[in-house]
Amino acid sequence: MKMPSVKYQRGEMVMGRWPGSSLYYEVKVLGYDTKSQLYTVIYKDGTELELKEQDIRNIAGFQTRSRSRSRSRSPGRRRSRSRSPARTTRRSSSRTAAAVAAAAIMESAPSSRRDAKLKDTLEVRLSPLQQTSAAENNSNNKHEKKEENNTANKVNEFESKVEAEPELNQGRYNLRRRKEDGDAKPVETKPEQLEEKDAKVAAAAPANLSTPLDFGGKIGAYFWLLFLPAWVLFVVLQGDLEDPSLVNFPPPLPPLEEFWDAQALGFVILWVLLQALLYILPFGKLSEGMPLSSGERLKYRTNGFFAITVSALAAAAAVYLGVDLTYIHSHFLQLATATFLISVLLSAYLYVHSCYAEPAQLALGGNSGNVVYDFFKGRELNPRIKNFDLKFFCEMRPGLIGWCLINFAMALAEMKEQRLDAPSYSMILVNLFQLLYVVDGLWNEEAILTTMDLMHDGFGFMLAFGDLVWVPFTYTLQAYYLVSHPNPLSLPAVGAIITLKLVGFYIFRKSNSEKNAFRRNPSDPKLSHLKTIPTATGKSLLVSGWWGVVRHPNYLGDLIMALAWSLPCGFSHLLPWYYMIYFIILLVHRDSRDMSECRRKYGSAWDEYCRTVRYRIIPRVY
Ligand SMILES: NC(=O)C1=CN([C@@H]2O[C@H](COP(=O)(O)OP(=O)(O)OC[C@H]3O[C@@H](n4cnc5c(N)ncnc54)[C@H](OP(=O)(O)O)[C@@H]3O)[C@@H](O)[C@H]2O)C=CC1
Ligand SMILES: CC(C)=CCC[C@@H](C)[C@H]1CC=C2C3=C(CC[C@@]21C)[C@@]1(C)CC[C@H](O)C(C)(C)[C@@H]1CC3
Repeated sequence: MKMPSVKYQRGEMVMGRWPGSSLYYEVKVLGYDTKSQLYTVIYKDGTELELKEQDIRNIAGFQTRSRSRSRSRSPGRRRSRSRSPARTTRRSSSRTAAAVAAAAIMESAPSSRRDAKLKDTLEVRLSPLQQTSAAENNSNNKHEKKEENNTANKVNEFESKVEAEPELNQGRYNLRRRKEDGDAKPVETKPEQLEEKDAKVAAAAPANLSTPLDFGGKIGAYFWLLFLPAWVLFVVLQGDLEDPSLVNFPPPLPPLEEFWDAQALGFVILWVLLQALLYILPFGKLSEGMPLSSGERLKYRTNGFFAITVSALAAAAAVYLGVDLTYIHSHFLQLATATFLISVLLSAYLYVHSCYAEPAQLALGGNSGNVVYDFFKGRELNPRIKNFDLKFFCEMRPGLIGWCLINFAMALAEMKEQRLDAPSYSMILVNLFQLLYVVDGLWNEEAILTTMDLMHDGFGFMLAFGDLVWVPFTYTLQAYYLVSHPNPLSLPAVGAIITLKLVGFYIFRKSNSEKNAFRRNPSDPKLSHLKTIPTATGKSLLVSGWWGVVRHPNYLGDLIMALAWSLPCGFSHLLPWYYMIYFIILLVHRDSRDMSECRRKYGSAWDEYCRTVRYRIIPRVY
């Protein structure tokens, strides 16, 4: 059926301007409302918007004009040919949104302004290694000022100029539910293809430019390098004291030889090798990571559940054969020291490895040029030895599964020390809760591929130490504490704590799965009831469901669970509450890091999301 006499017809492919920006994307016309005089169009990720006629262009004329003009005129463009590392990718992709956006500007702006704008855009998209000039940085936007090293800001800077013209944003689009009918599905492009294309477009900033320095910058890096290991030492030594406390003066250091035990180092190496072997065995799924800036998607062997099952059987067999696992409790300090050594060696290797990496393989942070900061933060995004992904392996295997092994050993040590036939209720709760957390993480291992660590952070000392030392030797503190500090629990208390844990777990799992499913397949029919906000990168943001309650519902669930892990230890000491305190600090900081990153990526769409979902982690509180 033909629509009333209007310029664009239903089913026609046209170029639609992205709200609040000058970017044009290919869209399909779904209909025209004579009353509002708006066209309903659908983008390739399934997002439907209503656009005015003036925001729609004919696809054919658009292509011709953009090619001829943007090629011949811009000095920025000429420069970009020789310099930009991103250039190869862009040439190989048929038509990027950058070129499209450039053409749009050419059409709408008067010639002098037009040239300047085009230059901006092309430099952003095609020649990102260009230094940001003082004038360009002279923006009113606080956030942009902060990120002065990051050329991606120029995108924001440019777009914020557009946003400053109110009529560009007003009444331009409506948020609507994505329908389950055929029309609402992406036209032509599979979701993965769309994400790949989007990743190329979104990769406006090259990997070898730094975001603002995090963690207190260069001085902060020195501090954390010393503080983190010292803190592990402090809590490990505290756990053994009769009256441990987080506010105790540090106990005197044991003699140096007490730190070292060759056998302990041998056990740690064996453990890491066992996990590496289980990781490379060809069992389990090969999952694809999120698209990299090159558009490539790395493959990961997600057989973590298999790995923990085999490890559990191995531990059970060892106990059956008479191996005394309480060795782990009695040699906690020596095991921690050995693991620390391994993490330092690994970090040094990672730093050297990153020096041979292609610029495109480097993470956005961690490339400040300061050796200490970069060593700490991590330079390379996905360091690999052939197909062996070091970051993924370290984050999900030796430390995480080691955490459960240590907890189990602590339960055995408690029985031995307290002369019990079975572990106490408190110990059972702590063991089961944390086991559930780890098993769930490994069962849903694929979901880690859409988290910040895997997608954005480089792999350096912070994560190597965090994964290998921090997780197994500080996350086990509750169990370690309970070995020598029994805390009897009544059955109602047990029931209440279990309920709390289940509530936290439900929120955590549901929200993580919701986001993961949405990122992997934005047009998943199971999520079609959710509202989304489109962004200029082509990715959308969930704005209902769990992600409409607070901006980090997964952190909320995680925090509730952390509370349930500490409660079994009672209130007589602060030490077992350490995890809760640390976790609040970690997640608040992570949340603010993520907010800045998302604001940089999504610009006005992110601000819109923040206006719609007002609280960060705890509804009505924070
Ligand atoms: N036990 C522990 O020690 C720790 C546990 N965790 C847990 O790990 C899990 C992962 O955490 P983390 O990686 O920090 O963060 P998230 O899994 O929350 O990932 C943040 C990313 O999600 C995307 N996103 C944000 N808002 C939306 C939205 N509304 N709609 C769609 N996508 C959105 C953005 O990435 P993009 O848009 O680019 O896809 C953002 O950068 C959490 O459950 C956390 O609690 C984390 C740290 C430590
Ligand atoms: C202070 C310091 C050295 C911090 C480093 C932070 C790391 C310890 C954490 C960063 C993100 C993590 C995640 C998990 C463990 C802790 C680290 C590595 C995680 C694997 C735990 C299990 C969960 O189910 C998870 C998979 C969601 C989670 C992912 C993030």
